[in-house]
Amino acid sequence: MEKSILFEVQEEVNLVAEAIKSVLDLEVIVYDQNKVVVAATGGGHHAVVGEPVRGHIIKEVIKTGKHVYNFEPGFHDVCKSCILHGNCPEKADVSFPLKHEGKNVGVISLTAFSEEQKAEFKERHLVLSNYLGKMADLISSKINAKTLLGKYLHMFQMLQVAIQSMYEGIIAVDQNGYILEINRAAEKTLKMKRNEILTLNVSDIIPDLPITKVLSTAKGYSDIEFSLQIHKKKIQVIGSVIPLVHDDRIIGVAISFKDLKDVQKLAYSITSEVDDSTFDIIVGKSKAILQVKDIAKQIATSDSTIIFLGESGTGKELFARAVHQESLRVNKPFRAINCAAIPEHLLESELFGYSEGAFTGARKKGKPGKFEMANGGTIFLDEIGDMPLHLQVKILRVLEDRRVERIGSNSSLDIDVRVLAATNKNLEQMVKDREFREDLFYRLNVIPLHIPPLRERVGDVAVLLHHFVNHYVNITGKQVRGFTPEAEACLCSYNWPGNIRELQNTVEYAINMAKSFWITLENLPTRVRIKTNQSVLDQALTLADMEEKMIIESLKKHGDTLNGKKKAAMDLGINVATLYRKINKFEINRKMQM
Ligand SMILES: Nc1ncnc2c1ncn2[C@@H]1O[C@H](COP(=O)(O)OP(=O)(O)OP(=O)(O)O)[C@@H](O)[C@H]1O
Repeated sequence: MEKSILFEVQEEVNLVAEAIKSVLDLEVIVYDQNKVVVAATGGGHHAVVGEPVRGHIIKEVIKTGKHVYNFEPGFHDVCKSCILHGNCPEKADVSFPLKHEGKNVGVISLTAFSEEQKAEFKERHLVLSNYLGKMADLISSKINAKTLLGKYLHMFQMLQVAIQSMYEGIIAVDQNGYILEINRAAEKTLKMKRNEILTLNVSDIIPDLPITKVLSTAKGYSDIEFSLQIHKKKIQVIGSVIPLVHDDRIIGVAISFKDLKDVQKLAYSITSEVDDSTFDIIVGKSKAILQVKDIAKQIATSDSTIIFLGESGTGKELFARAVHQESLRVNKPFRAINCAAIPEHLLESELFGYSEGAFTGARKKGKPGKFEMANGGTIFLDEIGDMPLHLQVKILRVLEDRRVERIGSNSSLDIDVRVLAATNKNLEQMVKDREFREDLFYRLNVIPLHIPPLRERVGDVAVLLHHFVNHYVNITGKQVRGFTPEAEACLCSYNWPGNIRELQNTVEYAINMAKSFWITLENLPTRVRIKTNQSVLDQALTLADMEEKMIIESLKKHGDTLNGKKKAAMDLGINVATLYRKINKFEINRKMQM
């Protein structure tokens, strides 16, 4: 049986019934859609609350939604099937439907049980039924109000649960800045009890932001960095301040925020590619490389600083990433910065970040530096030998104090980072020449790890060649199976000054050039072929002579046009800008015209 909504407003229905009874000497009975009595003024004499009645008339009113006058109860058409037909105790009645949301949900009736009541009923029936109709409307509106209130309450509870369950901290403030509501996430970030927070004005905890201005202008802020100040402790957050406007009036402000550290973690997890640089991907079977791998694995789990030494392209960054992957910081950020690749005037802000408005042209909201972004994880300072002296002092301070200060900020942030560094320069010599600070050198040189050049890794060239052939075949989809014996012999006798990077680029080039299943000598870059074939001759040449010779050979092969230069640059494994620099340096244009 469908639950009757009338029982939910039974108290109000009773009051209405009693009010009618107090002015009319007639019984008032209210039924629900199941003909169960909801309220009755006769004290249970004629109808019992909670009990159903036979009620043929009631059934008719619910069915049709129309009121019924009945001056001859028991003789009405609809009473024919009633067992009290012709013998009804009621003398007269009028019944009105009770409506809710377009449905008939019950009936209210006025009933005469004596002849005197019937006489009065007959005499005043129009006034009475008009009155009863209004009372029916009143009950219907009570039902509506009750259900509306129920819906609002439900919605309010839902919103409360939603706000409380959100991961973002939420603070709602009234038009005077007093905190009206906060959610659990806000409590957690503020590390304060709810009751304590609810006594505060928002300016007590967010002194940096002009909330009063938001309240007067209705202009908020979105995704800005600000701090929450609790018991003199500052918590950096990123959030928004949203004016709450209702009926063109500002009624308060909602502030949402997230701990800056959590936002950084999230940004890291979204922006960083899945790094699979474990020791397993460092290819090589030579004793030289296996030994370094063993040592690196052994020291990976400690928090000590490691400096990777070795020529360019030997895999120093690959080692640094593998150390991070094998360390206890594996689930924390790994941030690399190439100190030689970033212009000197930008290096400082890249390393340490800057605060809002630190300098013109800077991002309005400020920016964290690599140290801050690597917090909890590892920072890799690549090409540390190229770090300008004035920044070496700053780096040393960060490493010693374990605190970082953004440019333009007067507060600093605690950081916990493991430092890995790399260089292809002779730092000891640089210290002697006063080009590198001695104190920073000792700070970094805790565990020096020398990565051998490829020419010292006996047997690794062939292994690496096949590794990279598979790699590029997978990427390009080209049907290449390997090298002809001549091509492989040429590659194995080459001395790889650019180490694995050069070898990798060479294989990529050769795969692109290959016209059959096998890479031939002709598919190899000129520099590899020349250097190998003329190795005896080359030994007498200086490195600069070699470079010049290779560039001229390559330009002759590809032509001295713009397109030819592009091809030559690719062939030589350098970019076009470097090629132009070298053409000028060696005065190649002049020499080629001679
Ligand atoms: N043993 C190896 N196995 C597979 N790939 C390698 C190996 N060593 C290096 N590589 C690849 O060679 C390229 C150069 O390596 P990496 O950048 O680590 O060298 P590096 O010594 O840091 O160079 P630089 O000093 O110029 O920064 C990368 O693409 C790297 O993946």
